[in-house]
Amino acid sequence: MNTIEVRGLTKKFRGGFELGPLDLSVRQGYVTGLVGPNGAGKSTIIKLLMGLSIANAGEIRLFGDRMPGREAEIKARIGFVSEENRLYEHLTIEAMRSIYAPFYKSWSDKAFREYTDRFELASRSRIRTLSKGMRMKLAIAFALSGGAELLIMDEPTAGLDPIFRRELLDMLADLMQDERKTILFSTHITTDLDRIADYIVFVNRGQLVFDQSREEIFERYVLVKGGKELLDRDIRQAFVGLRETSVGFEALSGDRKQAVRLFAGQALIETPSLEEIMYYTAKGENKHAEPRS
Ligand SMILES: Nc1ncnc2c1ncn2[C@@H]1O[C@H](COP(=O)(O)OP(=O)(O)OP(=O)(O)O)[C@@H](O)[C@H]1O
Repeated sequence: MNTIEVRGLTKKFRGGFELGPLDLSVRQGYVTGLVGPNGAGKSTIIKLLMGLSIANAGEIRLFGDRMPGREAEIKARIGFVSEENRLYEHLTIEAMRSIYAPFYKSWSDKAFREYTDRFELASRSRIRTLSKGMRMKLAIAFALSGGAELLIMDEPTAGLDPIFRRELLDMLADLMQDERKTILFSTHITTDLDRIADYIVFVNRGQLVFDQSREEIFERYVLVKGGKELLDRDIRQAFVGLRETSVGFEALSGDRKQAVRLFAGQALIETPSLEEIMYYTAKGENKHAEPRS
């Protein structure tokens, strides 16, 4: 079953950016990473899902219900983390908790205390005195204490030091083990995805590149490294992205079988990292550029 189902989602901004039309699904009980370069449209998608922005066209269903529509019921089942989380600057963490808690049917003060202790957030601290990373930790503590079935997080690891970033990802992995939540989180840090994502939704320039499981992605893509004599126009065209030097090339192919057929025994065929997949896809438009000398 899909916790989030998006069909034909379209958003146009005055500045010229267009998202979609886009279809994507977030499977119940799994972690889905939403990834893409700066300005790809990740935050826009999350805002549309949360009803913070209104689409020009398309349909969004959360837990099978339309959004917007049954917004209050839907949001009570979601823990939301974003840099734009509303925190009242003059309040203390404790005062903020008393405002926040009643919105969630399954709110747990005990869980909130445990998270804030773990994150070293003092309940008497005023929000305005918190650093960027501490604010993110607080937003995460609120989201995790509400007993939400679905966590939607826009760049939850942004502004966090590497140690806490890793701890957070481990915590989310534990949450999946124990309670089978559904998590959608955006990032442009691909190592975050390597750690916990089961499915990856990759967007580039407002368009969906893929929405697939990690296994499917690594079955499909290969990195080919070889000498320039192997390249001709058709072969160049067949690559997702290509980088040429004066002596050789490195290229991403989205068709493992074809790459093996063309290059086995003549070039190195390797499994790319997610970062390489993102890099070559985002650079795809430049793939026919003049070789660098
Ligand atoms: N309210 C708005 N009005 C006009 N353009 C907007 C608005 N919000 C976003 N955009 C544009 O939409 C595009 C996508 O922005 P978005 O914030 O969704 O990207 P992102 O993938 O989250 O990027 P980043 O990784 O840099 O946070 C950008 O070109 C941005 O300038």
